[in-house]
Amino acid sequence: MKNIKLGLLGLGTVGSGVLQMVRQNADKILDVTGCKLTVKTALVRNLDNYTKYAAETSLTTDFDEILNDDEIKIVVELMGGIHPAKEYITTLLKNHKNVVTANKDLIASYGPELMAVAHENHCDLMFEASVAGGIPILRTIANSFTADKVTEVKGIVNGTTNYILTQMSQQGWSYHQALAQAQQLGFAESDPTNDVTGKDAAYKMIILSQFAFGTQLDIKDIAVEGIDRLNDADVQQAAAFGYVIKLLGIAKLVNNGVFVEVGPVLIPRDHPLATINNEFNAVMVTAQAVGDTLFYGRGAGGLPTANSVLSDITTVTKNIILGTNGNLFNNYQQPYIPAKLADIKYPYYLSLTLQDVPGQMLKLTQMMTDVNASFREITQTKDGKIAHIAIITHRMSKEQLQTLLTKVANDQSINLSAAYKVMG
Ligand SMILES: NC(=O)C1=CN([C@@H]2O[C@H](COP(=O)(O)OP(=O)(O)OC[C@H]3O[C@@H](n4cnc5c(N)ncnc54)[C@H](OP(=O)(O)O)[C@@H]3O)[C@@H](O)[C@H]2O)C=CC1
Ligand SMILES: N[C@@H](CC=O)C(=O)O
Ligand code: NA
Repeated sequence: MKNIKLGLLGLGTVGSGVLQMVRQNADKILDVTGCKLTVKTALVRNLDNYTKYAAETSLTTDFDEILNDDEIKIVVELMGGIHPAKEYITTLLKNHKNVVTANKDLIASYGPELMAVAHENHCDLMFEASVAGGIPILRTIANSFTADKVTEVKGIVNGTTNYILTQMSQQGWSYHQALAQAQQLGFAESDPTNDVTGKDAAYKMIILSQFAFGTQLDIKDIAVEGIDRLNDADVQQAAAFGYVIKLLGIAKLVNNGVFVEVGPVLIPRDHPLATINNEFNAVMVTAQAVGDTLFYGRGAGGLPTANSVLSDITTVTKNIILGTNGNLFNNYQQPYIPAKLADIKYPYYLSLTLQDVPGQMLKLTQMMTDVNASFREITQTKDGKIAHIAIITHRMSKEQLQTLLTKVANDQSINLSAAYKVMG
């Protein structure tokens, strides 16, 4: 039996989950890997908050204690954020320590650079937990779709926002009440801005695109909208049309160009993605040979995420035994060619307010006609002198949509409050 010692950077929601799983499942891990795993040292900032763990692991505020400990072979980064996580991971890899992380901000922004450092130093760098928490999606795409051509990956990849949307629509909670509870339950990032603005989901879609299409996108390449400006009235109106609004990430090959976007999307009530609630995530991978596949599970929370971290730790452990560390987690690489706006086509939900004077609908119809777009459904409600119009269009390209939205923006008497893609 071999003993492998781990170092943890961070002992919060996920870090404490990892500590618990390593301890509780030690026998099974030993059976499967032939190794006894122990968390030797954990790095935190404020020791006073972690005294309850001091009996089972040594606590430190000094990174060098982990870096310079020759017994520690695998370091798990669960602090979050870019700095100092990037510097720590780079230094660890250069000192021949294998690294596991759940840090999507870092991997989405610097993944290829860090993977190159890992490879040069014959170390593993794995990050299954960075996307969709407990769903084993990255290793699945890398291993089980190796030969198939993935054409689309879409899904609900942020637990916090899905939890908020569920509580607001099913329990009648306010946005702020639901967000506070998501923070309390450990689903949200320490600063939840990236969750609610869609940036966290965008980072995950960048990583999914790396695995699905081999491309490296920058966050600036992606249109990102969150749920922080979502109106209750649009949620109700979507429901009246037969749809549920979810924060959806879409990464799609369109005429061999790559299109990635994050935003609220209207999903038909009977579509599997419409039934994903609370902190659960679901990722639908579509590939040429296999067609649609759907992966479902908890996208946030300490223990579910810890399971993904442990799947990396045990994989690294097996590589240590075999002496095979240093292979890339994902070795599919392709140049990024953006899809053409004229090729990206969806139906859209448009929510508008019009001054209720004669000729307004005619004007709107003319704007639609000018861009060669047409109505699939339309409703009007009145609020004094203001008319609220909700439209579902037939499929139109992003190019048509942008021209239409510019026309609307240039007209003082028509205001657009939402433009969301419609699935199906
Ligand atoms: N929570 C979740 O459901 C999921 C989280 N993730 C990712 O996992 C990572 C960890 O998240 P989570 O556990 O929720 O975060 P927490 O905020 O709960 O925990 C962060 C931990 O890291 C420590 N830490 C932070 N910065 C430093 C630093 N500079 N030096 C030393 N220690 C530091 C904190 O110590 P102290 O308290 O002393 O400051 C704390 O122990 C993040 O990258 C997150 O995005 C991924 C999937 C799901
Ligand atoms: N804050 C994230 C945590 C998992 O990645 C989320 O809510 O999905
Ligand atoms: Na995962």
